[in-house]
Amino acid sequence: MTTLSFTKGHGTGNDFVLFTDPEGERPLTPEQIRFLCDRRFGVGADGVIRAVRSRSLPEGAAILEEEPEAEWFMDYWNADGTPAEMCGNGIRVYAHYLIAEGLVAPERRDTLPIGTRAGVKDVLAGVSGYTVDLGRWRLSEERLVAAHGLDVARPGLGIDLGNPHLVVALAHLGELEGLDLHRPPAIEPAPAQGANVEFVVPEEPLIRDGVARIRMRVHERGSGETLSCGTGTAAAALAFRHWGGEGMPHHWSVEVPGGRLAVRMFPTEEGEHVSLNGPAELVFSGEITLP
Ligand SMILES: N[C@@H](CCC[C@H](N)C(=O)O)C(=O)O
Repeated sequence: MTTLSFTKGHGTGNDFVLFTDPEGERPLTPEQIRFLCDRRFGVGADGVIRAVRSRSLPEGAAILEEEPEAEWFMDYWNADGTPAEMCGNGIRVYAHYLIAEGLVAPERRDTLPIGTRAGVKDVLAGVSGYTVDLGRWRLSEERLVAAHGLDVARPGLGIDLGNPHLVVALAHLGELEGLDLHRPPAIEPAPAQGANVEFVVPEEPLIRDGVARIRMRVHERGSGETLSCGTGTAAAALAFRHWGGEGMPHHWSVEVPGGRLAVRMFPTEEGEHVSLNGPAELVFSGEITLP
């Protein structure tokens, strides 16, 4: 029987089981991940994050060869046992965990580079939570999205942030609240890698004090409906700015069922980046026997 020491954390209600495996000796099986995330039989979470040193990654997974400055890699798994490239809430909680566990040298705590399957991301600790530079983004194909609670399928704009998103604008708040996201939305044509689907409505008025405000619910690939999705809020803001055209702000505030996240678009030498700011909480620690 294997016992695992873990910490439970969340960012705006998007919750994770975190554990440390510096030398990469304890990869979990999909069955163990599903057990940990089970809210009745396990700990309960939307995903699992294994803290592993980048240099311990197996060959082939060593995405960090070109950018060896990231000491730690975020090995992120969805609740159904599938891996994901990135997690915007998870990476803030992960940075908080590494600092709280004393796994990061004090001089590296202000800007912490973290390896992910979508490349190295910089996380900044600040007075108003953590900010992660999600890097570059790109538009991908439009698809039709049908969900329970919508009378007809709607067009969804594909946004790639390392992980795949489809953003669907709804007509009003009633439509957003009436969605049944217990079942996954149907996507046409079905994307090969699946997608996180964000449903969004503007607040009234959309722009206040130079900040655009929207409300969002999400059905996450591999986890179902969650209270928040960090990369999803960035995708939603990018899609809304795309639809709004010239004159849209670069500062966005996205309300999700678990709280509020701030998204900012800014120019860099390699093209536009998008960043995400929000809280990161560690709730409790424990030990559990794995199947
Ligand atoms: N909740 C996350 C995204 C987690 C991964 C996602 N379900 C996927 O499969 O891409 C976030 O905060 O970004």
